[in-house]
Amino acid sequence: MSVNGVEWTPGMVCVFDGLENVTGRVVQWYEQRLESMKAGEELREQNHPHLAERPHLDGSFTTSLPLSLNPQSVELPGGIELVEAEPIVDRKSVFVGRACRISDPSQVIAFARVSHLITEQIARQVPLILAFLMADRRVTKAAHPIINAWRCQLAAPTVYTHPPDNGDDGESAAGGRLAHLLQILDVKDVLVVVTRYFGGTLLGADRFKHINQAARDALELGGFIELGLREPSLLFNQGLIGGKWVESKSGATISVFNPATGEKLGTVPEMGLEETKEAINAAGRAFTTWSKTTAKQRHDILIKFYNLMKEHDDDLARIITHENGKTLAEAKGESAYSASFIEWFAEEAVRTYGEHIPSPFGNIRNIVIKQPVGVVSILTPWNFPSAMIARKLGAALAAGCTTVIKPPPETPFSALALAELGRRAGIPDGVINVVTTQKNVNDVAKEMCESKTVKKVTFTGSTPVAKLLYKMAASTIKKISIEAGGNAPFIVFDDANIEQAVEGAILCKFRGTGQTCVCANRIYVQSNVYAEFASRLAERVAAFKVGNGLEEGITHGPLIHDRAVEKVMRHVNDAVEKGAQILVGGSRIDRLGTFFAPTVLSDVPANALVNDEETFGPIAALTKFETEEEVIKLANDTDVGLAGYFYSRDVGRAWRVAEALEVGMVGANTGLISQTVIPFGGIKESGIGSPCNWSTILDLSLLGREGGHGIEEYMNTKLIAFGGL
Ligand SMILES: NC(=O)c1ccc[n+]([C@@H]2O[C@H](COP(=O)([O-])OP(=O)(O)OC[C@H]3O[C@@H](n4cnc5c(N)ncnc54)[C@H](O)[C@@H]3O)[C@@H](O)[C@H]2O)c1
Ligand SMILES: O=CCCC(=O)O
Repeated sequence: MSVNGVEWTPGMVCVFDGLENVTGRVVQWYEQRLESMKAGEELREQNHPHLAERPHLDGSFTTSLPLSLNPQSVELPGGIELVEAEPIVDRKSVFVGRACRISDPSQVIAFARVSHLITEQIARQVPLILAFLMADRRVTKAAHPIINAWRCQLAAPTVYTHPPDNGDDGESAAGGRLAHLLQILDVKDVLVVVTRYFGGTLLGADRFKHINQAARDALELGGFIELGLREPSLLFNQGLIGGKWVESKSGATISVFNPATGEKLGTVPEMGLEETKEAINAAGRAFTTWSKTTAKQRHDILIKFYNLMKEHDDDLARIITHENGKTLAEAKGESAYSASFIEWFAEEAVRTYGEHIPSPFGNIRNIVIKQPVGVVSILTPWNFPSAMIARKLGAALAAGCTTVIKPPPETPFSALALAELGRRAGIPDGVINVVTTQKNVNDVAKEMCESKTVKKVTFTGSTPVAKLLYKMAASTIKKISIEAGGNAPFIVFDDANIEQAVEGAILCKFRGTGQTCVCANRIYVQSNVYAEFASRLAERVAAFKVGNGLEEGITHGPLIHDRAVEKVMRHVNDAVEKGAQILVGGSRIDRLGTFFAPTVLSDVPANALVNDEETFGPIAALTKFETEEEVIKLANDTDVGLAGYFYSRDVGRAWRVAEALEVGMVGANTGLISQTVIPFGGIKESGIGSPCNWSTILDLSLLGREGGHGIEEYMNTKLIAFGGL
């Protein structure tokens, strides 16, 4: 039987949900009713104050919404077809929907595999549509209640309504009517999840809050496993160009996996040169207006952005854990860190002071002003899927620049969620663009570095890639900031507090399962305290609980992928071949996912690979030393210089060592140096200059320095010599 374009036959799976077309119908229906009732009171209600704020969607509500589910963007197995469904309207309710028809019941399992992609898309659209509908009093009056329903196959017919009862019988009445309708139509073997979001006269923001919880409950009840987000609408599987969520031109996609389970989380578009050019052009166009906003306007929008990040911090953290693997506690830490950059730079926006320089000529006044550099290309790594973007994005936006972000293919969802929150905060179309790519990375990165529209490139990642981008950016003498790899020495002198040193080593070495750029890579321990330090460290590391970061009690998550596990294994094998002992761990953990056992190696010779290359994994490699002079030489014997740490209670030694270490950042008696407020960055091949988050308060003499993510790095300095006085 066909009703409103949907085949309501048993054995078919329907995913029902509020979508386009309904608006016009509902409004028309209501206007007819209004006319017939000639009710002045209802007209007055249009101006009710709680409806004043319109949601993000603009445009006339009578136009059809550009929110249709695009079948091309979901890889559907054969025998599964997405169906356009007209809304079903009865006298009191509107059942709006999108259906997925499965011709062969055996395909239900295949459907289950892709259903989360479909439902993610749907779930993302629901709040927007409902917000859109809610913003117009006539719609909300007319659609009492509007129902959002997911329908899928189950053994027995069930109707579930959410919220179950709020003292207003709207939802149960609606659920009852839908159940009745299905009964009349002889539809069996279905689960209908009915979620009712508004109705009656009790409309307001409090009612709207239920939408996301309802969508989540419905998805879970329908057996659709998604990331357990409160607001699934933060998940995007498209890139963002000029304010539009878009697929790749080729239709190709990149699969994104959870490193803890190997489970495919979803896909994002495999974009290429053409999309990159479009994104750069969009950013170029947006620059003409964004750069003209006042610092205060940008401050206010960034504060909204920050507040949204705080509001959604649980969801942002869950996305990080799913795609990166770090524990939920660490992911929450990263999410807070990430938001703090947006807050910091909001506050910096209004402090981009200029200067007056007295002229030797009586008829000239020298004024120095700051102006945003232009379009900024942002390329980031997977180890901090959110914070490494926010550190750059916050500064760029605050300065008045527009951006093209290329997130890593391993962790694109955090980047896309950030971009969405930026949009919701009111950042205009084209100011943030996100180009996702993997195979086409060479073409995309080349364009991002060489395009004449781009005026600055900012990169965080490995040193070899940094060198490639540096060369490319040189072709147009762009401003560049580089945050590259490290090989941090961690030195324990015999006058150290050993307990604190062990604690510092745990924090520093094993943060993110050893996958941070400032992780200790080489641990040098003075011979007198070597045995004590090694045994205490080994005892602590043996107690780690390794596993899926979403689970309670897990202290350390997986490595990002197999290549990372192989590199760690290679470093362990090499050290052991050269005479090192394994005190703890030393091998891959035999389970699903890319896990390596946290490892402590002792007696690692100076010429071991682990002392030479950044391991980026959970190996604490201990090497014994005798004198301060010897260990400084060992510590500095590397081409990179990001962070260095030492533990000593001798004040004179502390100064000597801090000054002697060839690094951009020193931790003296601490293993944790990362903070929003510091000048984060390295020297030698770890980066260019010293990034200065606090650079606006620096003397102008520092402005010529390269590198870093302080707001000055995103601004040009211009002299205006006023003459003819
Ligand atoms: N100094 C810092 O602040 C800092 C912070 C975080 C990470 N890192 C470094 O990042 C590295 C780990 O991250 P990663 O593995 O994602 O680094 P990576 O260099 O492989 O990737 C970084 C970014 O560059 C892109 N990329 C990869 N190959 C490219 C190519 N040929 N051309 C252009 N772009 C390319 C990636 O897609 C990603 O977006 C480590 O070396 C770590 O020390 C440094
Ligand atoms: O991965 C390195 C950078 C993370 C941090 O800011 O501590």
